[in-house]
Amino acid sequence: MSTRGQARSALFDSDDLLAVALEAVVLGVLGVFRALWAALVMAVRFPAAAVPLLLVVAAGVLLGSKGVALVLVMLAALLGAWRLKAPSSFSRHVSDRSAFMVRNAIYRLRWTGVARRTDLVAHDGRLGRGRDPELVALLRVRPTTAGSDRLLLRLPTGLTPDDVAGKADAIAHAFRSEAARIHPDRPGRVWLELRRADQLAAPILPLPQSDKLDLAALPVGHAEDGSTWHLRLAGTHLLIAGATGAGKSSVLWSMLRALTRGIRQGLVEVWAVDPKGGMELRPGRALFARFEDSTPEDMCVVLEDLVVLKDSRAKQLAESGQRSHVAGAGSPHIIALLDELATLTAFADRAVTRRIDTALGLLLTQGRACGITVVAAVQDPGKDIVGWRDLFPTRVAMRLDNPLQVAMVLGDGAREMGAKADEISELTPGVAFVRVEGTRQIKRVRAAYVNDNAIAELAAQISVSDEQNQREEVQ
Ligand SMILES: Nc1ncnc2c1ncn2[C@@H]1O[C@H](COP(=O)(O)OP(=O)(O)OP(=O)(O)O)[C@@H](O)[C@H]1O
Repeated sequence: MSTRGQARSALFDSDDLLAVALEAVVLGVLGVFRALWAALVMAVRFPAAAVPLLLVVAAGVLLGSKGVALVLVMLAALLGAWRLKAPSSFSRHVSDRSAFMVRNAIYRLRWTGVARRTDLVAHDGRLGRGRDPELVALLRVRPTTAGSDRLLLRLPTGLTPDDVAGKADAIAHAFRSEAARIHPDRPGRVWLELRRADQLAAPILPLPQSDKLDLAALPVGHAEDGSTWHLRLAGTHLLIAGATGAGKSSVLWSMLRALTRGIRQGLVEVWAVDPKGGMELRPGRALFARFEDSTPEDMCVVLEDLVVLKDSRAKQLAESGQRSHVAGAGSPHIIALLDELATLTAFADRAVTRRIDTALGLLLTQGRACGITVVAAVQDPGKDIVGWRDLFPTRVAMRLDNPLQVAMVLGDGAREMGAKADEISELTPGVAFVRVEGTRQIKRVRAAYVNDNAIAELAAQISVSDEQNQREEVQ
């Protein structure tokens, strides 16, 4: 209870009747001022709602109950006509706003109780009167275009955003929302986002292809807030982790789709290794400068050839005094695409496994500056790839089997920030959690679904050059 609350109850507990009456008057006047202030704030924030209300009040004062009825009928007719004529603008300006006003009022009315019950309280270590615990305060409520509401909370001294994150689930249930996640604000405050509807529930169609290749931001899907999900491939390695059926291939194919124009222009080459016998990647064979899906030894050779290329690029860079490779025709950026990384070594003999380990280790530790990006998909981020996992700076967590795996992919604390990849539904393949670049913030995204026909179209966009065919024959 706050100090103010304690003072109030101290007065009511008092035996002095005069003091109680005085307190009641003061509280009454305060209540009236607060109500007026709230009405003023509402009128400023929602003028569209305040005007009709003012009209009704004015009609009541000037014309009495008949005037009120007349204004109400006119308003109803106006709203009905608006709804029929322009349903989308009606829902944006009227239904959405009034629904938000109701939710806003509910958050504000219930917040103190919810904060108390979820123990969002900083306790004062000292004992005695006036040393009451202080609650996390609700400062502001904002609707988002993504079907969620954001609550700005003020943290009392002693609490951190992690304390709110720890209670996010309980708060989500209390407000009957689907999920809750926190987003950092300035020190002492935190945003709590309550999801009311899942904007990523429906599959996403393949995104339009752009002529401009930006390896720092390849469009591969949508984020929960309606923005485009961009993947970075330049200067990093990418790990995509997800249980079977999580939709890893949709991330890979969306990425390939975004790369296709660059491949055609000779700015990018994809060297693909498919340890699952070509089941996944073979339909896109035409997109790949190198493709291997046969024996572990043959796949190992692809990686070793890439190490040779890396070494020669590193030498060129050193000689020219450059720090990192710049992609261009004749020296493309290379994507080493490895579907199901763990399977790569699972059936190889020891000598080949060692060679794969060495080649992959060299590519992951030295490839970035040489314009080589390793993109790998794994089903289990814990097993078999432990030694390599931390060498992937960029990671995508799709549906995973348990919370431990979430921490392995996105790091400690990510799940508490809302990245509940172990709770992604099997009914929404392609949904994932990623970190917002350079921050602790987590984003929920969904990859676009590139179906077999769209993959065939991509492959058709690339005519396999004679040179590539020759290269294949030599191999
Ligand atoms: N982004 C998506 N949107 C809608 N449906 C998808 C999406 N991605 C995948 N699917 C559906 O889910 C199924 C399984 O997806 P996918 O094969 O990509 O999973 P995976 O993670 O690659 O699994 P595995 O590791 O077993 O190969 C696909 O056949 C497809 O029907």
